[in-house]
Amino acid sequence: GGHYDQPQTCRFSSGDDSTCLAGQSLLLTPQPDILVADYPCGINGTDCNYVPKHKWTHSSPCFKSTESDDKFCVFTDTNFANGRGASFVMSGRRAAYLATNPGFVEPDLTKDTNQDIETSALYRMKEFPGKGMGLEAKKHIRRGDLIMANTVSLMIDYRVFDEITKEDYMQLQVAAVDNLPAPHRAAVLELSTHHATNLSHIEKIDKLTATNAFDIAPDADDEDQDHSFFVVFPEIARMNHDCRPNADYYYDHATLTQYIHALRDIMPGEEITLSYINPAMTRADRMRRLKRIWGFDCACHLCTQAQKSADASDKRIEQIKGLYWEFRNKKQDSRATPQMAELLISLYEQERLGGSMYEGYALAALEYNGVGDPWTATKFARLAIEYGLTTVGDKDADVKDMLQLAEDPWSHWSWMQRTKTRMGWGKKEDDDSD
Ligand SMILES: C[S@@+](CC[C@H](N)C(=O)[O-])C[C@H]1O[C@@H](n2cnc3c(N)ncnc32)[C@H](O)[C@@H]1O
Repeated sequence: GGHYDQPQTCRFSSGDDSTCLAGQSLLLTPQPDILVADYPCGINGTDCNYVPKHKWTHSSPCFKSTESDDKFCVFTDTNFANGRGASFVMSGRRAAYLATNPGFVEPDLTKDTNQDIETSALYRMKEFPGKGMGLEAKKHIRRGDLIMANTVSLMIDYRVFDEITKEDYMQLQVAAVDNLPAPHRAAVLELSTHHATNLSHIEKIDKLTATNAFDIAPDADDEDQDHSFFVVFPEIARMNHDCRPNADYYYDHATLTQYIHALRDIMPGEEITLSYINPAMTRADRMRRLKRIWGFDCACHLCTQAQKSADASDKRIEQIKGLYWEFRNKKQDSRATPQMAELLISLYEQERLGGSMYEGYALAALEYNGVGDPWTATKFARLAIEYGLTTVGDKDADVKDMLQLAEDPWSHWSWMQRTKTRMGWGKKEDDDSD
């Protein structure tokens, strides 16, 4: 989730395509080949005197939002990521803003991404009974190893689904796919439509985006965007779901890249899996959600284990949920202690929630530091960093916070914070809660 509480001088209210400087309007008349979208100044604090333009190789007709003056169109750049290409369905100023990201401007940043599945030394694609295609490890992959990195193929602003008609956005989705360079377009069109057959081209593209897209939350620093993005990465989309997956993903906004790392050692012959949902839910909740959104009955090991084991797992999940808020509570009445954080870590381990370990370690680091135990705090901060690098990435605010704690616990914001708050020492602002 993002924080949008920074002071702003020239805020774009959502749905306002005007800029903080008068006279810079968007050129959104569709043109057969090249479309140049102005990049309005002020968006996320950018320099109002610098207005780069981006040349898109394809555009589309635009559809006006029912809720604002924004127009939504397709912007394709076939040169993006060294010729792989990408299509964006969003307003012109959002597309132009994204085109200033390092991933666009510095092609070197994405030169090692987008490995072909066919030539990968790490995995192969094969059929898994009851699940369609999936990826199987070819060799021993160690915990923390990078498995795959994909730049966005198709990126749709969620506003599009709310603010233009279904008929119109389906048309934009089709143009977005059709505009991609041929090999990339073929990879998208081969994706799973989850058992649906005899679909028209338009229906097929709608079904395959629904089956394969990830929800990507906006960048926490992005003041202009409060909707998520709906994004397809065709190679990553081949990984099937497991409630206790062996791999995890995070998205890097700067390079428009989704990274997949191993959560634990993966043996040759094992399927490489991701969790499509928050895995820290009870069995019934997980199964209901997977059925509702993806339409399959989860038959993973955790969902099919004996009732006694399933009940024990659900009880641990309930306890995890109960403990979690004690740590988030920075007020005097929080019952959080370092021992409670140790329990949370143990519950994550018992549940094999590899993707949550970094969070458990980070909370333990803060609780130990909060009561003045710098060495145990540093131990957990180092663990949080190691696990965080593979599950949330080095740019994550919590990972950066843990680096600071590990370097100097005494000058970290959390030093003696719990004790002070509990005892009513120090300034009143200690009462700040999230
Ligand atoms: C993102 S795709 C995964 C790759 C897909 N199996 C393929 O053939 O390309 C999601 C679809 O895969 C299938 N799937 C993924 N995980 C599954 C699981 N654990 N059990 C059954 N089907 C699954 C479902 O059809 C789901 O809609």
